[in-house]
Amino acid sequence: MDKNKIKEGVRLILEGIGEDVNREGLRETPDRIARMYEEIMAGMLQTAEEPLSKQFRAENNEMIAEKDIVFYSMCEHHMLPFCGKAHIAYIPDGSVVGISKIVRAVEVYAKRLQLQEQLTAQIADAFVEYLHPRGVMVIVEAEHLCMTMRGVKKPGAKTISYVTRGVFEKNPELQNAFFRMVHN
Ligand SMILES: Nc1nc2c(ncn2[C@@H]2O[C@H](COP(=O)(O)OP(=O)(O)OP(=O)(O)O)[C@@H](O)[C@H]2O)c(=O)[nH]1
Ligand SMILES: [Zn+2]
Repeated sequence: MDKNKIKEGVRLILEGIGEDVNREGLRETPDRIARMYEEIMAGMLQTAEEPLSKQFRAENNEMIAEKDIVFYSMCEHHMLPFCGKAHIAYIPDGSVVGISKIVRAVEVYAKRLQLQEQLTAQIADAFVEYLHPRGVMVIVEAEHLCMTMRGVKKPGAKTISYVTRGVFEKNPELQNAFFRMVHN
């Protein structure tokens, strides 16, 4: 990541909004924001291959779900946060991953400039690519600051997206079983 470019950009924005970039409270802001972007955009340089490749054998091939995984991401239109919860279910095909690795996979794709739909699909596709389960389903529920603090200003409005792959596709019974697990 080019921190100098980020710093320069932040300085320009501050000047653009009419701020004095040299006043005490702002003097370190460009550097601070550059460091912050390194953290909140860390997923740009990663894929979920590393967390999802650490697998172990499992005899039980029933659905396993991890729900209420809190995430923070940034919308690519306004560069404002959207945050909420991701829920992931998969049906293994002999191999499972440690449950913390599911959370790490979400983090990789959340820490980028994103669209909620794309985030949802990228998580599901990473499971398909690196774990090869019989099926996977991802639900994401989020509140977008670009919808709440500006624009249409509708605090509390939630955007819900989901993606199905493998045996979850066109299988309402399986999908509903996961919806019930999530909303109980
Ligand atoms: N589908 C989808 N839309 C998003 C997401 N994040 C933000 N948006 C929307 O992206 C759209 C961008 O629309 P524009 O008309 O280009 O931008 P704008 O003038 O700031 O739009 P308003 O928010 O309506 O004021 C808006 O409708 C946002 O609500 C997302 O994750 N998925
Ligand atoms: Zn937005």
